[in-house]
Amino acid sequence: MSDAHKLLVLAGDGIGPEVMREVARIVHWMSAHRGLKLEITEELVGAASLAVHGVPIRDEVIELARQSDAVLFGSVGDPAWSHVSFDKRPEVAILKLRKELELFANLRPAKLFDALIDASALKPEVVRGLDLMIVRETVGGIYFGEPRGIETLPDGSRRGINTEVYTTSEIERVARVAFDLARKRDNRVCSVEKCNVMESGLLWKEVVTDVHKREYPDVQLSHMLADNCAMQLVRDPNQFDVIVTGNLFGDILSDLASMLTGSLGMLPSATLGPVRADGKRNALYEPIHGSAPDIAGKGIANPLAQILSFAMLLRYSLNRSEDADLIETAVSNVLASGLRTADIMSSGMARVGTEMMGQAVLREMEKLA
Ligand SMILES: NC(=O)c1ccc[n+]([C@@H]2O[C@H](COP(=O)([O-])OP(=O)(O)OC[C@H]3O[C@@H](n4cnc5c(N)ncnc54)[C@H](O)[C@@H]3O)[C@@H](O)[C@H]2O)c1
Ligand SMILES: CC(C)[C@H](C(=O)O)[C@@H](O)C(=O)O
Ligand SMILES: [Mg+2]
Repeated sequence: MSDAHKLLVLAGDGIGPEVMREVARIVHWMSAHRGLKLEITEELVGAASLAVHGVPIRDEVIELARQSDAVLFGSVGDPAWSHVSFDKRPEVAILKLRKELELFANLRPAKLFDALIDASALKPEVVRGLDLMIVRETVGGIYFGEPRGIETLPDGSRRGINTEVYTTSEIERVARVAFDLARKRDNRVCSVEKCNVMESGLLWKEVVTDVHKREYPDVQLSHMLADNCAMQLVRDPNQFDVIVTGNLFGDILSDLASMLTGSLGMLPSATLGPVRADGKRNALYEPIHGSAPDIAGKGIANPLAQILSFAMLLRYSLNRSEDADLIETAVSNVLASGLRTADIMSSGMARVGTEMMGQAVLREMEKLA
């Protein structure tokens, strides 16, 4: 039997394949020089799959994902498909993967590399040392609640409906992930909802409070309304350690948090499922950004979020912390050397494209190893 880890690579659309190419370079080198044994399968998802197979993701690909040790995902989305019904859109690929594999806890670390302090949207004195973790619930909430749809009313006008639904167990399990993470960090969790206007938010707050009281009294817990949280992230982001929140708020707050680290192109993520009978978890790793149609094909996308997502994969799914550290240190050193893609460019730095940034990270890994 092969002792190789099964990795499913789904590059997707737009800049997805461009930034994934830079990870492939690193994988190739690690296989040759670090004893990394991977059995890699590549498949089409998103608009790329729609064009060939007529669906955003095939059932066989979901099955492959289920049987893999980890999934490395790029991004999906293409304006060419924006006119079609929701079930036919490229984005269904990622939503279906999360739902079918029960990938409920999306870890989005917003960590500022020292060298990028001038690229942050915030002043250096406000953002220095930033290291926060957003834990976003990803299989419930308004993304999946019923009823949903667009109805035509008797007078011919229409109404669009989405429903925010959270159950006790859905909230409990994601809260536990956040509290467990906090224990390994600065031991603080801030739970974010809108309990002032939403019953699902009220239940969220009550359940997180109960889990805390019963199982994690040693962790410091606070609560915050989502609108205030957006403001506080800009005013004083270092007040946060772990933020736990629902699907929609987590999506929005993490894009906001990415700009504190310099760019959307810097934020990786890991999405974890429940612990399986064999002690492992289904897991998918992806940058938080999308297919970026405005820059796709230009060779200027920042590959670091995708590369750092692979580092998370090594750490969480393959138990290879040293290799993850190697990638993260290499990224840090490359940024310290002054290389910048356009999205993190600041004066006096050297502008490079996707490929040169990827190559620079690999060269640095070779030096460090
Ligand atoms: N998980 C995913 O696959 C995912 C995530 C977000 C958006 N999307 C999809 O992507 C498509 C485009 O959405 P959008 O434009 O709102 O969001 P986006 O994240 O694709 O891009 C937002 C902005 O950030 C820039 N950007 C994003 N990633 C970058 C990178 N690595 N380097 C440099 N700049 C980068 C883009 O050029 C754009 O100006 C939509 O179809 C959307 O649904 C997919
Ligand atoms: C593409 C879309 C469905 C997705 C989401 O909203 O979850 C994206 O914005 C993300 O952040 O992963
Ligand atoms: Mg998003």
